[in-house]
Amino acid sequence: MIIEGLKSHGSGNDFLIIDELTTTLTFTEEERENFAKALCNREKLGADGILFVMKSEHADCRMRVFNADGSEASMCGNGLRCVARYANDVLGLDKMIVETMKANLLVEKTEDIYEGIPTFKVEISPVSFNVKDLPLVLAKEQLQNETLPELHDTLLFSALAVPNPHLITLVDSDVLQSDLQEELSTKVNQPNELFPDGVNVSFVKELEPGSIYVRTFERGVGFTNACGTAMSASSLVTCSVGLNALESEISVYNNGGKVKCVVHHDVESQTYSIDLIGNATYEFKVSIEIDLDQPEKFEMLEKEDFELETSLYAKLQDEVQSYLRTKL
Ligand SMILES: N[C@@H](CCC[C@H](N)C(=O)O)C(=O)O
Repeated sequence: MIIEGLKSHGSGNDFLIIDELTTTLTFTEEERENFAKALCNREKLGADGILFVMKSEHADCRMRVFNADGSEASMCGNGLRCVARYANDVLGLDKMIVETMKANLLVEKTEDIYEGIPTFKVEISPVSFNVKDLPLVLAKEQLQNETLPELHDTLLFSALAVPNPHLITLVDSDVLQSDLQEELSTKVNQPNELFPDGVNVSFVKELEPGSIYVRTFERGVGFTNACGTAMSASSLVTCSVGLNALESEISVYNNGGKVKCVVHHDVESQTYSIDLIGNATYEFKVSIEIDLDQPEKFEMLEKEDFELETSLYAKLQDEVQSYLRTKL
């Protein structure tokens, strides 16, 4: 069969969008998993994940996200911005509700984060600090800015689901430059007793008031340029420890660019939600000939690059990386 894919990225966290919204395409669960494994392989096409954009009975459209290893994730913040842009293009709506595995989320087109860069604001919610929601197997209800001696003696960790699972720690430059993140992340993303479903692990460093840097080892992928849900969860953690303020913009730098996050707290319901604001950039359109029984043998037939927006994004990335060189 031939499928049309749209390669896109949010902060360099890249995805292949497959449209089941305006086409008659549909896949079995096994096909989705196998497509993700085959198409994300960086030796051929390459991506951190696949985003299936689908019809929804409850919302304007639905997003399903599959990691590069074929596992399905409940949420993807950078991916949701890409889906928001795509759905905005095909449905013509600036504001939409997108159904995801655990929540229907508000997405909207917003002011460009940088000249000429299509920018979307997406809702990251629900948020839970209950360890059962990650799951994290621990003999207490929450882990907030505390040690996790089974993992490390001195680092202070926070565990939260947004709703995909995150483990976050604030570190200094020395720790950031060491191999510790890779070592710990590998441990909690192979069969282990703490995180039976694995977890996204972020090391966070304060850059200056209102600005942080986040690097994430993603479950099902490995280190990525950025992880939207991780940057949102990290912003919330920095508010909880008093580094940043609720209801105000936090600049979140990453290896693939920069986003803005605003953490909201509803006092009455005692719930949090986060706005994640950043680019949704198209890289190229591609026609793929793929055999459902042997997806790894797929062929790319035609490819059309989005040169202008890729070059505009490169300018943002240059500025971000030169700023980071002075701060990390
Ligand atoms: N990159 C995504 C998160 C993708 C899912 C994650 N790897 C998981 O398994 O939870 C983001 O931008 O949030």
